[in-house]
Amino acid sequence: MSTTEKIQMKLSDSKSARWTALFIVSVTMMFGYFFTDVMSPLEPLLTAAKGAENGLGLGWSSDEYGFFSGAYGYFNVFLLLLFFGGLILDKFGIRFTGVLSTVLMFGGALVKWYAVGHEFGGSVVVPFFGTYSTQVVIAALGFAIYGVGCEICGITVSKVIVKWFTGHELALAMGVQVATARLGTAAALGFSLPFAKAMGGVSASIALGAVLLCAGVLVYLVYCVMDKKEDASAAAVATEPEEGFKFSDLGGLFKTTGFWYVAFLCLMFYAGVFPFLKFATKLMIFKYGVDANLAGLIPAMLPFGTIFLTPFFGSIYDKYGKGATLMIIGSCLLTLVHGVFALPLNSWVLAIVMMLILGVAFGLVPSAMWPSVPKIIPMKLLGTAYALIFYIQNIGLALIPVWIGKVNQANTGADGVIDYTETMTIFAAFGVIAIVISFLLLLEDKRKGYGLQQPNVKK
Ligand SMILES: NCCCC[C@H](NC(=O)[C@@H](N)CCCCN)C(=O)O
Repeated sequence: MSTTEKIQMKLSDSKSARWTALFIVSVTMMFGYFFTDVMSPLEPLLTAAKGAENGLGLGWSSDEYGFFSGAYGYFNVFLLLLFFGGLILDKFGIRFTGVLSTVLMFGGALVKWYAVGHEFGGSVVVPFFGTYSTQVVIAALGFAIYGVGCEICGITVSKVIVKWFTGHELALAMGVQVATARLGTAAALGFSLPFAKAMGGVSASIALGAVLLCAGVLVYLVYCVMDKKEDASAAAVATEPEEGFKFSDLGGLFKTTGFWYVAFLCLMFYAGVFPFLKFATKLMIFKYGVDANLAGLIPAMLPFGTIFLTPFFGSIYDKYGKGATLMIIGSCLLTLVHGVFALPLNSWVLAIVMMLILGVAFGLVPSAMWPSVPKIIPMKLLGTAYALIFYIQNIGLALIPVWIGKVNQANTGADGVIDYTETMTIFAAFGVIAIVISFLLLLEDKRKGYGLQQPNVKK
């Protein structure tokens, strides 16, 4: 390589630099994912009678647990904060938005930690939702603030990856980021319950998550240094100034049918995964008779599988294309798994097999869907596009746990045991709709030539 060529390289053209940048932002996101699911395996403790379970029970109802779990998306959806987050990202950039979002995550975590560790007494009427104990409502408030930070951080990290990896291994990079994040989810699902029990309280697991989020803020500040250098090197190379974001461009985004298909596929597919995980530990105990101390390990297999599969499917997409086909297969597997969970078959071996298949589905769709967005939407609108997709997805993340919590409550027998048939049929229905949408996306790709079936790596 000549000296001139070296001088004209962007920092992101260096393989080691772009993978270092990816590693840094992925760690921040991983800490976030740990915190998102830190409460999921604690459902049996949260919903045990106050003082039961060696004094660890908090006495929440299934309805309260559902309300709390959905809080992740309340501010994102009802206050439109995620949508504004996308505009902030496109207007003020990756460094400002990333720092803002990580600080919000940490702040929200502290509120939730405070709520769960204290007795408040009394209850609060939440319009349109119901009446919940003050502790649940404050914990939900913290989780809602955290959710705003985590989602804005998610779109920021997506934009970071597109910035560094366009023209390189984009889908693989996105797959690696998602896989790293899944490590956080798996750690939360696997260790949160034993950790809380060992430390003598639910709030111990939340405190651990909050400490990790604090580290996440610091790690992101390190990325900001790299981002500045990348911008400086890009400015030295660029011949024409990059086109900036204009509000008038939003019309074009709204009129893009492929974009809406991706957004609704995202809503339906993720509705069948993340809200399911919130209830899966208790499902394993009640439906499949798994010991309460081990029950969290079965849902934890789901993210573990995706740790390897998401980058694997991502690199297949990079090399061979077939993004829309990968999404169709993933949606079919999601439907199959929830359909089987709805059947009156109670073998824990079957539950493990289904969880592993769900892991394949959870590797397939994200590895193909997220890198497809930059093929449909230009870079200058990418922050807003990801934000809108996340926004629509968050409607599901916010409301489905509330719905499922109420369904579980209604299907709880006098002995406290839940019949999960209705719950799992609802999750299977999300899968069916996801299949239909992914076929529509394939047809739209044929019509518009987005290139979803084409490889990402330029030869
Ligand atoms: N490049 C986009 C990666 C998105 C990964 C995706 N995350 C989400 O969809 C988030 N909006 C929701 C995350 C909720 C749990 N923290 C994923 O597959 O995780």
